[in-house]
Amino acid sequence: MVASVAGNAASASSPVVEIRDLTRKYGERTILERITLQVGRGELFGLLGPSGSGKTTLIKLITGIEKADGGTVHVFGERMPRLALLGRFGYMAQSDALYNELTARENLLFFASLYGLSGARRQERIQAAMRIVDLTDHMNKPVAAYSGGMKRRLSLAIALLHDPELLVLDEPTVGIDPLLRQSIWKELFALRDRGTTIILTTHVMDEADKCDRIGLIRNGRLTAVDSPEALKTQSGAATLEEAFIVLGGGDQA
Ligand SMILES: Nc1ncnc2c1ncn2[C@@H]1O[C@H](COP(=O)(O)OP(=O)(O)OP(=O)(O)O)[C@@H](O)[C@H]1O
Repeated sequence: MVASVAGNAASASSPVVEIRDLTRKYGERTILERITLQVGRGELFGLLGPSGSGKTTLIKLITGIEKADGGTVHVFGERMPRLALLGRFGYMAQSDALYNELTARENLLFFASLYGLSGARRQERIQAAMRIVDLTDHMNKPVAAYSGGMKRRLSLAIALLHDPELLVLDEPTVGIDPLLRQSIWKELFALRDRGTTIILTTHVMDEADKCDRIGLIRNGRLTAVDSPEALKTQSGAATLEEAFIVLGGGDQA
């Protein structure tokens, strides 16, 4: 009750995601160390870091899938984890959480029911999400017959299904061909321009370059947070890749 009052009280200018001093350990190992970060409404924010740097762990803490060992995450002004917020964000995990024996349509219908979508609105959202990922022609195929890239696209469609205010995408374009990748980015920009907040992880420099701001993460620490241009200027680098190395983003990405 208290949390929901706090949520209602959050003003339009409050950050959508507010992370303070967030620490996560696995056993003795510190995986994320005192991460502090705010992401505002309508921002397209990228997390860039080498494999194993802690991107997925941070994403899981933002969504409330995992619990922190220290610090806090607030989403829409409410302390995570908070089940009631699930309908307000879309999450695409790194590994596809799909029912292989069901068709794409059946998968979408299942997730639509979780989000409380029904009737004409449900039909409209299923069509719209599948159009974005260019899978309309494969709606009635069992997911088991999908390629890896098609599964990624279907996972993205599911994350978009309820037109959420916050999209959290873990490597959304891995295994997706360049042409479709481009059209997905176009859609992400359009969503961002309509006020959707997007947080995504990527290994790909030219994708990171498209974000409004990027957080460089290495060994569980956020080493720099700024716009791609500012990061280049700050580090005296011509490319984001160089900036990434200069600013401690890592030379192993
Ligand atoms: N459940 C777990 N138990 C123990 N260690 C874990 C667990 N999950 C992740 N780790 C470790 O935490 C570190 C960060 O992992 P994480 O998946 O967050 O990295 P990442 O930056 O997303 O990597 P990638 O880009 O390869 O997906 C890694 O060293 C990983 O081995």
